[in-house]
Amino acid sequence: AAVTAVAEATCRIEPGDRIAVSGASGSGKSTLLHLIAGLETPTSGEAEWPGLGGDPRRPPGAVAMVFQAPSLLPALDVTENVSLPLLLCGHEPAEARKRAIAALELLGLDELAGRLPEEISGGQAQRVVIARAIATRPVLLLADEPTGQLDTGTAAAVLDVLLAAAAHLDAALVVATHDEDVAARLGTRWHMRDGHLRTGWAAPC
Ligand SMILES: Nc1ncnc2c1ncn2[C@@H]1O[C@H](COP(=O)(O)OP(=O)(O)OP(=O)(O)O)[C@@H](O)[C@H]1O
Repeated sequence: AAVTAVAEATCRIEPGDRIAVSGASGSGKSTLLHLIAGLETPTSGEAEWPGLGGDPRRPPGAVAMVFQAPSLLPALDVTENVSLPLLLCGHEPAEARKRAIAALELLGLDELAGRLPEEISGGQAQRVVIARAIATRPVLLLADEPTGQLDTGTAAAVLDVLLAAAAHLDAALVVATHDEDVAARLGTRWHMRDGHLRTGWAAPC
């Protein structure tokens, strides 16, 4: 049966925005992020990416996404995992490795460089995923429940890294989250309810 995951969403993301998307499970947050990333196409309406160069109606490469579950390839070490999108973008292996190490250093993760995913914690893995996301220097960073599987302290540390990465890249950051502490640290609040997006939403006192 057809599912309407997002029924109505009118929104605009500006450079430098820090946006939290809250809403109940199943309200359409992930689908909204996929639409913004160009991973899914709206069945009606339009998604456009003006100001990023290229055709504004085509999804740009300058968008990176961080998912809830750390998604590192188990057979590759941390540096190789972070290098992978750079290799897929056509960089030479030596250049990809150099940029991957720079991304790890930026986030204070260089000591993990040679470890396999099974040799690092969940919080460290999520930070490595962020390093991988920023290695290609995106101008828009999307994160779907990036702290959902982490304890409070680790979640705060992962958000520190996301904010630092976005600031370093001068990128906009949009985070779907159930975590009020995470949402409170982002400037703008959006709320999804039953597939409808409300922007300018403020938490009730
Ligand atoms: N590929 C799909 N096929 C069928 N239904 C889907 C698909 N993706 C999402 N849905 C449905 O669309 C609705 C919105 O899902 P979505 O994952 O966007 O919500 P969400 O707010 O991110 O949920 P959660 O917080 O649990 O991750 C849900 O009813 C979900 O079951």
